[in-house]
Amino acid sequence: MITMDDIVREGHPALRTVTEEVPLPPSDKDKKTLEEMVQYLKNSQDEQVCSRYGLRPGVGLAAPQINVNKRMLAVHFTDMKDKLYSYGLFNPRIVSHSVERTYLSTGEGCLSVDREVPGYVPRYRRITVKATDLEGNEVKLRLKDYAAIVFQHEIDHLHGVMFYDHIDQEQPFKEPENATPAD
Ligand SMILES: OCN(O)CCCc1ccccc1
Ligand code: NI
Repeated sequence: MITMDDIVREGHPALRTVTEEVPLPPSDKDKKTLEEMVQYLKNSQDEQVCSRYGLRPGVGLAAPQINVNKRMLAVHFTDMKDKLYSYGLFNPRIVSHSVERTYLSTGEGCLSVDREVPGYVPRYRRITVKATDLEGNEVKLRLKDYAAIVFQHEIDHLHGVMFYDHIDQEQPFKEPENATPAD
């Protein structure tokens, strides 16, 4: 099982690496890794398991965070409308996005960042993501607000981008242009 010992932290080169596409159909090894990434998120959101293994709760996890140089991400969360998003995805890509932007008024955090980094993280408000899921199906997801934010945070990791790269250094809490808070 994945624990915090497997999650690399800031300064590790994996977090600044542009990951490799996963050859499809995925190997059993890649499928197992991706399933373990989804399982980490579920474990981290289960109070008993979380405290027993000292996990940090997370709603998403990208392969570079466990030092795997592959274009794979996992998400497990419910949005503000109680819609469950639980996916292990291979080769996710944003195929279209709104001009309008959004952000979390609380800012963002990261399992690979052991410190608070305050500030608004501007994200596209709506995105369409195409990917291949764990069953090998091509999926097309139309995402908005919080769900769009989580997916953008994870897809950024696949391109070596950290959430604080988007924060305005001069005015971290300046209202981003053309943006509506997601929360
Ligand atoms: O990459 C996953 N991550 O480090 C866990 C936290 C993910 C996350 C946190 C705040 C807003 C969007 C996504
Ligand atoms: Ni992160």
